[in-house]
Amino acid sequence: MSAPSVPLVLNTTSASVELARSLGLRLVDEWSEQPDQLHVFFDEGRLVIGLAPHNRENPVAVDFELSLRNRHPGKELLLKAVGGSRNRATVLDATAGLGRDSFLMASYGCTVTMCERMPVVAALLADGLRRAGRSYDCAEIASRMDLRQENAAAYLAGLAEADCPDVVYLDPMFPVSGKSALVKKEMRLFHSLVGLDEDSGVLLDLALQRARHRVVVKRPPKAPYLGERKPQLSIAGKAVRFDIYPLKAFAK
Ligand SMILES: C[S@@+](CC[C@H](N)C(=O)[O-])C[C@H]1O[C@@H](n2cnc3c(N)ncnc32)[C@H](O)[C@@H]1O
Repeated sequence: MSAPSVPLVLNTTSASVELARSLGLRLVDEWSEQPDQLHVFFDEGRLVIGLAPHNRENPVAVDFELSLRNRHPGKELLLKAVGGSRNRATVLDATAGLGRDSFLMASYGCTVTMCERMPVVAALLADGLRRAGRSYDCAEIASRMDLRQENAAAYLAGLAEADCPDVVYLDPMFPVSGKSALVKKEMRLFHSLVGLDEDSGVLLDLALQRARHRVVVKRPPKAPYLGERKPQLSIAGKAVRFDIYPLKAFAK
């Protein structure tokens, strides 16, 4: 596996300079000639990341309005995994990424704290949240989502007992072959940006100590258990499996 690549900030608006400074990335005025080079830039009011245009691949942004349209209410396995539709759990999404799963959980009524340790990914997520906060359809859901740009292990370790979440949710990087073109593109992007989350077994151990009710781990259907820890329950669909480590039942 090659080392994660460092994106460049493409100078498209006056905000690009501050973005490059805050992310500690190089600001450039032109697309790089390198075929695999990622660029972060503002495009029509959104922060996006992607390859140069000759690759003919649309850049990726966090788009919660699209996530809302693509929901399948009542059918999502994630809802069952985090505790069912009557559950208004507090969730720590310890591997927030582009926030799709967080948004889904918040749309069920969960209050979600999101930890994302990669500054570029956290910036994309913050930008998506900002736009969701101004969207008629998404604002109420986004109001239940709180982003922290930090390592979830440090966040969990520092929590006071009374502030521990009901559920800790983990979706660490894993070498998968997603079926849809979008999933493939996003997974490729994550692989080149983030690499593999090799420390996620340790994060699971900590999550099991700090969650009040359960820990849920998202895996590809045939993947080994995270940290070789066998869950008490798994719910599997065609593309994904949720391993559930129940600790204490939710109140009825
Ligand atoms: C596969 S992605 C998660 C995708 C996410 N579930 C979604 O719906 O968009 C994994 C993300 O978790 C982040 N991550 C992994 N370990 C972390 C940790 N200990 N603390 C914070 N973020 C972490 C990685 O940087 C990466 O962005």
